[in-house]
Amino acid sequence: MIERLAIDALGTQADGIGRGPGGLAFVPFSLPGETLDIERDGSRAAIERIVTASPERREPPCPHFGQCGGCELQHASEDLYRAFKRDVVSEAFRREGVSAEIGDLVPCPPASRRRAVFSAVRADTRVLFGFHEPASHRISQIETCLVVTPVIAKRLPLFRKLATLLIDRKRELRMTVTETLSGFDVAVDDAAKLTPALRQQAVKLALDPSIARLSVSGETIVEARSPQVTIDGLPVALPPGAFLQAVPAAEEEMARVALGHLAGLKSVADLFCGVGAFALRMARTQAVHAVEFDAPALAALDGARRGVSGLKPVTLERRDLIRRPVTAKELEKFGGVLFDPPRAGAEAQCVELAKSKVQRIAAVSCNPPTLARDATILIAGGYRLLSVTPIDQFLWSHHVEAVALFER
Ligand SMILES: C[S@@+](CC[C@H](N)C(=O)[O-])C[C@H]1O[C@@H](n2cnc3c(N)ncnc32)[C@H](O)[C@@H]1O
Repeated sequence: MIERLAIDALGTQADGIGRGPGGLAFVPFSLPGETLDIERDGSRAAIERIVTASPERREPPCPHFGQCGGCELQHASEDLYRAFKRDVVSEAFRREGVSAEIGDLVPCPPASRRRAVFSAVRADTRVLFGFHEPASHRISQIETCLVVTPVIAKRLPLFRKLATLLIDRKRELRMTVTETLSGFDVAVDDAAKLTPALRQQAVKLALDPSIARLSVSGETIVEARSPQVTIDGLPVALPPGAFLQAVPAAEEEMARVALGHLAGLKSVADLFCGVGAFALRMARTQAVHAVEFDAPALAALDGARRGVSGLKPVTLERRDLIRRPVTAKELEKFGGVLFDPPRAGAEAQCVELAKSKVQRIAAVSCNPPTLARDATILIAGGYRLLSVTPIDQFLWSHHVEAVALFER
């Protein structure tokens, strides 16, 4: 049944929210101020017709927009888009009762994402390769993508071919593609069992000159060249499966804000350090203790810092920071701490930081609600929250990075 609805606001997942005769409705691809005819499925609804469009509505640049769930906000003006992302961050802090000064969004240019995770499924005789449809298990086939780097976009047919070869009968395949200086690092998960014949065909495809490495279910199948990235000009050999910030410009901006806050401190810790996006930069001027659970990532960081002279001392520690956070006592050695945890945040670590004497903390996060929760722990321990900078790394999606600066 068609229902008429006015959209009042954008929710944190980028859906328009309105209340119609059928109750509250969440409507993807709608904007505040619009009047719509919708068809609902419970509280979720699809636009049947836009009765009155918002003046902030614009033509989405990608032909797949609306079908492909990778992007949620191409139809909003630049001003509305930036305000939305900033609001996602401020709303997270508001919900935790933390008053925070939220800066303007640092924007993300199109065609800049060097890492993307594609999905593929069998659909009858075809294989669909692309991203999930909005809030769905179905995959929307894509021919182009305006978010990834042009080099990745150009080679979509090659990635589709690989996915079509390696796909399992029943499972959805995932393919992480990273553009590195030495070629693509392609990691396939949930693939079909690699029979000798399948392996041979995969090797043949992976010998394409654009591919540096192909790994399937964690096993390296072909490594023509070691995938290399640079961090602040230092070469880093990327291990298969290691975390890497998706957009180099966003990584630089996060580092600029976080390192600026910790500047002048002689000794700092980088917790959840990965391959060293922040540790290697800090080591130019400060002694760094870098802590991470993933051993190959730590080894990559170790290799990178050994390759250069003139860095300050870097010590490495493999540690599960969720189960065994660095204690307040251990933190006595550091004037400053940077932490950049997975989406779940750094709750246990913040409990220790709250008891510590660490002077300055820079918290980097891809998940504002857990960042805001962690902030409450630090504030209860006597820290002042000085600023929060939202940084766009996930263009046209509802996801946003933020860097929060604390001091005691
Ligand atoms: C958001 S990434 C940040 C990595 C790095 N700071 C960067 O910018 O590239 C989070 C990192 O936390 C690591 N990690 C996940 N769980 C962990 C745990 N329990 N203990 C320590 N590190 C963990 C991951 O391996 C990953 O490298």
